[in-house]
Amino acid sequence: GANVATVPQGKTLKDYQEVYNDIAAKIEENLDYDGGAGFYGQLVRLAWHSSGTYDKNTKTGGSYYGTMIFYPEASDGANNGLANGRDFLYEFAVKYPWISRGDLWTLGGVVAVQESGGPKIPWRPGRVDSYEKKDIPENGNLPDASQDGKYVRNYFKRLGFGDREIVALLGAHCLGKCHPENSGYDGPWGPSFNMFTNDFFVRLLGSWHVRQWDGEKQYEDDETNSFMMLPTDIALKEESYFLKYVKLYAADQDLFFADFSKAFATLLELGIEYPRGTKPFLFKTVEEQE
Ligand code: HEM
Ligand SMILES: Nc1cccc2nccn12
Repeated sequence: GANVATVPQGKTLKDYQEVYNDIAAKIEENLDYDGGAGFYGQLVRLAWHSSGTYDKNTKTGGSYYGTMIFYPEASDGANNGLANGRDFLYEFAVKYPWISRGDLWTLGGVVAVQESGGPKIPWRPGRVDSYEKKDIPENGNLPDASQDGKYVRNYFKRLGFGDREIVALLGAHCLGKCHPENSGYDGPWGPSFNMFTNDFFVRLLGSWHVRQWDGEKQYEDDETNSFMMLPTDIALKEESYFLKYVKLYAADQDLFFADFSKAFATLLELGIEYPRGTKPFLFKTVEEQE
């Protein structure tokens, strides 16, 4: 049957806020990780890759079963490096044995966005761990960075997202960096990679050229030759149906935040059915609780 959200007995917002606060504290203790990027980008990517395997046509994949620890998903090249995010969160799976992997991994993404200055992300618990082969999505369901705008549009159609949501979601590339050992692409992308802002869109509208190097085809900025964009990033300004939203978000960070919040919340819940009237949690940031 459908993947129905099943909340652990008696757990409420208070319990999940405690997990949120533990994850936030550990992020704070590791700000110098990955050359100063911290864990923000890593945790957002873990939440996204846990969810982005969803296929609306076959109703498979998505974050519900927490299957990324299993073969073949764990060895999908697109997930290279994400064991760092899973290992970072593992101590909380032990400390809070009632939380599922899918809930923990998606919650980690919510903490990373909110604690790096991004918008509040409404979040609902109830994902259930699976140990069955039938619940593990096949590899190849995550996107290829070497492609063009038509590919990007078609890819996200499988997840049920339109042009505006696609551009909003890609704004998460304001966090973190590329790692040649993971993807063959080489960061850093911009002056800051541990703050959630609309800077990705502002920089994207600048001028870029193909980098001359022996690695994957990627772009570097004309001004300093020291920052990067992926082909699929540049694709957002090559297609008019994307470019109009890149300009919208570059000009209005609040609008980007509002649209990202909705699209990211939807992404994390792809394939999951919630009992009618299940209200999302809105977590307080650490700052709001001081
Ligand atoms: C066309 C779709 C996308 C493509 C092709 C793509 C590709 C990539 C690649 C190649 C990396 C570098 C990985 C590494 O070398 O470690 C990366 C990093 C990242 N991606 Fe995407 N991505 C896409 C969409 C998204 C979405 C929808 C989100 C979240 C909403 C996202 C969030 C991130 C983050 C936060 C990082 C930094 C990870 C880190 O610092 O370890 N990406 N992406
Ligand atoms: N941070 C980051 C990760 C992956 C791709 C990308 N493009 C621009 C920035 N960026």
